[in-house]
Amino acid sequence: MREFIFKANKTITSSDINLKDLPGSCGRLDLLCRCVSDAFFLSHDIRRDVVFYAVLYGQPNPPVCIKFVGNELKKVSPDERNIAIFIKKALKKFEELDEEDRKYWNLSTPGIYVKRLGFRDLILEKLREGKNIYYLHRDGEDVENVDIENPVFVIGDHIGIGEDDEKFLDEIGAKKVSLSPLELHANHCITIIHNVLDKRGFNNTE
Ligand SMILES: C[S@@+](CC[C@H](N)C(=O)[O-])C[C@H]1O[C@@H](n2cnc3c(N)ncnc32)[C@H](O)[C@@H]1O
Repeated sequence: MREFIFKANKTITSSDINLKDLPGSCGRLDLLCRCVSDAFFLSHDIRRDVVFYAVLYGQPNPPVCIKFVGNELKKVSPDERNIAIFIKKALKKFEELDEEDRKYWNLSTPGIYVKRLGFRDLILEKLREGKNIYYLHRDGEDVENVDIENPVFVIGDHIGIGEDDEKFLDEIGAKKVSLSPLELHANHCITIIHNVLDKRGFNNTE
């Protein structure tokens, strides 16, 4: 499995999404959609061995976690607008739930689930599942020298993940991994990680 956690610091947490303004009023929802696209889509195929989590911290009702499961996704296509429509549906589903039901994963559309879950609690869940946490950061260890097993890759948005969550990752022993000496876009990091793992022959049984 290849798992990703994307922290979306400003992305809207209501279904009041203006599909004509993903970057502005929706709090960089364009970036989240590009990350989902790059996490799952191959040319004429989909990566079934990927799970992608987006933790949304924008207004009005943070945090909201949306989970995308590759081997269950249906009808999602790679373009940003299409993905934004599925995120809007997930947020609508979330709005319809009471706070008790929000504690559990709720299916929105095939392969897309929504839950009240913050960044740190999600990381702690992954540790309990026996996953290794790799924090993607320009100043980490060169990926070429890092063994990757049972991975969850943590990626920030245009703001990063913030000092407090960086400290938290440090404390829980996350491995800081660099993909380039340059500062990259989050979605490009996903593409590079896939490429590194593809070349290593990393497959969905690992
Ligand atoms: C646009 S960058 C964030 C820039 C932000 N100003 C900061 O200082 O963190 C988005 C995310 O991509 C990842 N990233 C960017 N460049 C990287 C690199 N060279 N190696 C590994 N990850 C990188 C990091 O997770 C980062 O939070």
